[in-house]
Amino acid sequence: MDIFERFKTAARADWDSYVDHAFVRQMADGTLPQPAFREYLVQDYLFLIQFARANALAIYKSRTLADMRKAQSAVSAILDVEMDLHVRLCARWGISAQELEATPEHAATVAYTRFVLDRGAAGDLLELNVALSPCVIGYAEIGRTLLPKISPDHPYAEWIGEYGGDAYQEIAANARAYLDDLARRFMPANRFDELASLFAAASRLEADFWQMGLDAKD
Ligand SMILES: Cc1ncc(CO)c(N)n1
Repeated sequence: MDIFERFKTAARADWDSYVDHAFVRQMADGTLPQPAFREYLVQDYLFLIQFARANALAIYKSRTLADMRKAQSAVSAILDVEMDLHVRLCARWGISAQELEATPEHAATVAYTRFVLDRGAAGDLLELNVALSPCVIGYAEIGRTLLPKISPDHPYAEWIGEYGGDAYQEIAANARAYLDDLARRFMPANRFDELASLFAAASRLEADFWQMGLDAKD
């Protein structure tokens, strides 16, 4: 069992509240109200900006060039790939770049991203990567679960195709293998419980992020 599987097992209820959230279920069956998805898309743009900062912090936290390059490729995956896909997806949902930039962060966006940045700032490279791991690996798990269940004309096919597709699956598989490598290097057995509760907290904040979308009114 790799370290990610061990964290997931230790944090099972919190993990499930995230990957099996009502937002995800409604997205899967196509019943998710469009305002919920729209709110999510706008906030996820703001999330990705902070997520890029957190990965940049991992460069700073690194002590070897190999670790710096790992973090650099995560920053590049966000800035050069995921962000462009995201802005294009927003455009197709009628959300302009101006609107993305003018919208303030929701409290759930602030809570999640600043939590990761704070734990990362106070902790070491492993702690930061544990805090980040539910994001990348969780979205890949959701995408992989949903992709086989949908047809091309599904209202959320594009989002599901992006996260369930091979390119993102490979990014997540690499992040998962890297987390295992970091745990082998930096995690004595007595650190497991503390890191598992960090993993659980990050998973709950991901669930709150979905809930923010569901709670959108307009
Ligand atoms: C909230 C959130 N978590 C994870 C990802 C995956 O990068 C994302 N785009 N947004």
